Amino acid sequence: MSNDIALPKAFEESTKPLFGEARYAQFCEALRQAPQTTIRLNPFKITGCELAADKNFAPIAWCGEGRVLPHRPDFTFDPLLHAGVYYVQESSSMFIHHVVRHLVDSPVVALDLCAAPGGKTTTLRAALPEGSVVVANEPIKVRASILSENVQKQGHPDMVVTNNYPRDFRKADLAFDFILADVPCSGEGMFRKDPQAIQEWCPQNVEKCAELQRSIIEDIWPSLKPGGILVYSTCTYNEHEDEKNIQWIIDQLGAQLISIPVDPSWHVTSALGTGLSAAQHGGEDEGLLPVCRFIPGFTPGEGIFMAVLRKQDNDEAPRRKKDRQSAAHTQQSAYAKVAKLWLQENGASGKGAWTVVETPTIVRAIPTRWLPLYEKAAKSLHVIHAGVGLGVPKGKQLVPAASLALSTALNRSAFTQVEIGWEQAIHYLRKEAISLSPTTPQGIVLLTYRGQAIGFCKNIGNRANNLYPQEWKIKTTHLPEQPINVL
Ligand SMILES: C[S@@+](CC[C@H](N)C(=O)[O-])C[C@H]1O[C@@H](n2cnc3c(N)ncnc32)[C@H](O)[C@@H]1O
Repeated sequence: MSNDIALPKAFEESTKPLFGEARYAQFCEALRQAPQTTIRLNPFKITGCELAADKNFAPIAWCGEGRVLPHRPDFTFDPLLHAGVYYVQESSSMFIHHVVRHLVDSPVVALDLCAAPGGKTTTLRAALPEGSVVVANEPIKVRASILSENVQKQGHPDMVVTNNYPRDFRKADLAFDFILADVPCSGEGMFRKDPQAIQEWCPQNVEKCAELQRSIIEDIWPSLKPGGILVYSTCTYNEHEDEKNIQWIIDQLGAQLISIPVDPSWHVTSALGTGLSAAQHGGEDEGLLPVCRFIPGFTPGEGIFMAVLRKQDNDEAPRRKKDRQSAAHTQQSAYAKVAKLWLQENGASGKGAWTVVETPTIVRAIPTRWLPLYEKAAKSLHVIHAGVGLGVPKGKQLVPAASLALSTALNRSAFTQVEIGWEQAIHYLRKEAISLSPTTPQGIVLLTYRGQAIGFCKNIGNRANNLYPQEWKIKTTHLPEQPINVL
């Protein structure tokens, strides 16, 4: 397949000199090719990986869980996507996996600042050592809900999702060892996949984005611990948003640039233009790149830029109050017994205990060792998900939530389990009524598809009430003739 893409004249005038004639020509040629279709398997739902191994998909060099598909299926109709067994993600963004594996070898408190829809959040979560916690944040409300959905589907309990602007973190008493800032940008790297990005591109927007990016980094910098790591990334090519902003972070915030080792066979491009001072280069011949650029025509995915910065050890530490557990939250809720029953004692987070926290809309189980962090976040930020969403209180009962069904910490044996077929799974994911065999016990039932939990329903005999979240339901009414099973 070949796409004819007309690029804005001003883009060509600025990018051709930056790339050089030959690289620019190769890049334009690649934009005429169809984009790759790639997925990343969820290692916390291991069956998916086993299933994929059977299909012999080509791997992605910089991310062990990445796979290239031979064509683009209609993912919406694969129940395993909704079960969080894999995530559809373009391959360049999976590079964060390589960066994290190279930089982080012991548990960290991490923040993904601009996280929706959650591709890099879930990659980050999977790449970090167990014992780490990730706060995933997104300021735009509707996008934050999608992020929360994707985080819950991945199923790892050591997660907090917030809906805030970076400046809000200044008043939150939180300090991070690792921050990923995948900042909003002019989107030049998305030109092949998203024609709208071409329509919206203009030099004025590039300037506006570069300015916004600097203010985002300036706002979040105090929340990074001395010696902590900031990964800065964009999906754009121009120097203003890339090298020049990196130089600005070095000059204005005193950050130190950390080179990334890259296998030459990956064809990752290093710094371009003159935005980054010569002093920041070095080691490039040995495959240590000061910044990494993925450019179509050289690497198979879409365009991204990534650089790693370290906050100096003697830089000012974020002011932190001593961790204190507030009486309001640490009092175990009446639902603590339910949590004990519904959750595995060890969960995916390894070490035992859960603390049950009630909010007006949901009862949550928080891994107890992250309770101080959760409480601080809940005090000054808008937390929209944390740990495991156990259920919604209804009278004296707790109606189990989808978050629990999809969590790796779920104790499946606490529920009646019913395996359903593809068509019934699609009906369920559309939030339509389903009926189960007459021998199914009444009450809450965990539905599984190919062994993976997809959600709860309440069997009342002649029908089963669908408990799938309204906001997650598949909206289309079309049904493919054949089941879609990507793995
Ligand atoms: C490049 S996208 C993030 C993609 C995401 N990291 C992923 O891999 O799925 C940038 C995100 O920043 C968010 N954003 C917009 N304005 C922002 C701001 N002022 N501060 C922080 N994030 C912002 C956008 O809504 C968008 O979700």
